[in-house]
Amino acid sequence: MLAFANAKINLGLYVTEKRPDGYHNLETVFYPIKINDVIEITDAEETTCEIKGIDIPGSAEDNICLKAFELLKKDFDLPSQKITLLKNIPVGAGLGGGSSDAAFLIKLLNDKFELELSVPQMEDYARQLGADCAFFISNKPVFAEGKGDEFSDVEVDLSDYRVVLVKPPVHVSTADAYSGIMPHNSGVSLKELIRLPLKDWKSNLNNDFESTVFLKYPEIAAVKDLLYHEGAIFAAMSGSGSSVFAIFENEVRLPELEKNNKVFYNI
Ligand SMILES: C[C@@](CO)(OP(=O)(O)O)[C@H](O)COP(=O)(O)OP(=O)(O)OC[C@H]1O[C@@H](n2ccc(N)nc2=O)[C@H](O)[C@@H]1O
Ligand SMILES: Nc1ncnc2c1ncn2[C@@H]1O[C@H](COP(=O)(O)OP(=O)(O)O)[C@@H](O)[C@H]1O
Repeated sequence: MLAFANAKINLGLYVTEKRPDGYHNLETVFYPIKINDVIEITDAEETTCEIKGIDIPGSAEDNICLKAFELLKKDFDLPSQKITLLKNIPVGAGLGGGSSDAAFLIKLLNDKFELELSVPQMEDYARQLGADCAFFISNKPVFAEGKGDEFSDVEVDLSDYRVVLVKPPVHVSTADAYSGIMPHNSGVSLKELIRLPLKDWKSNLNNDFESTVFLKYPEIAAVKDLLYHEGAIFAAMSGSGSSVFAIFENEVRLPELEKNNKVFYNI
């Protein structure tokens, strides 16, 4: 059985508070995009994870797919599975690829073994694997707060625009990005700001990780500048970086950026 685990971008990201558990409260809008990993599960003698495509740092035994399988196996009598992961989503890019793999594996196991888990039950399993993992269960645009796993509805639709994603050759660790940040509360919620017309996002929406990540990696800031120079209506880093997305009115080609970065068109 197969699943196509897609990536996400963050439309605005405010880190508002450090929590007693070491995590941070945030406000963001998660938006699914069309860059996919492919996950296949087949019955096998023992449970293994084979990875093809892009390299993932660390060994296959540490892969979040195996963690998701073991988590469900604690509660259900699951037979051993061979998990094959074709990795296309850039890693350490702020695209939530690992979290998506885990969430889609939970959904795949739920379907294959008729576990009859509800969406909230699957979200409960997912949030044990990563803060942004639960979003990928429903996988629709949402406003998220708390650790990034409390959701409410939001109306955002970019389907009439061309969205481009640029992945510089830099890997940013999420934990490092959070450790460099100074939480603050601006007073206006992103839930309000996201309702502004798209042309006003540039001067009103922010990703709080940009200031510290751009200081360390000026090449990521340069990508954002170039995207605005090319006519983007809005451009921002996704999550804790390193990828940068841009929203354009019309189709674009960006050969200058293709020289040093991976560029995905019409995501
Ligand atoms: C920054 C965001 C924004 O969407 O995305 P990415 O850039 O990773 O895609 C997320 O908050 C990333 O969530 P996720 O990648 O699931 O985080 P986890 O694996 O749970 O945690 C990794 C580390 O990040 C920090 N962390 C994560 C989430 C959060 N709300 N507060 C935190 O302080 C913690 O130090 C934690 O040890
Ligand atoms: N299936 C997986 N896909 C990607 N990364 C994984 C996976 N399993 C474990 N990891 C680990 O999680 C880290 C963060 O991965 P990822 O979710 O792609 O990044 P980001 O936090 O930028 O969204 C990787 O550096 C890797 O060590």
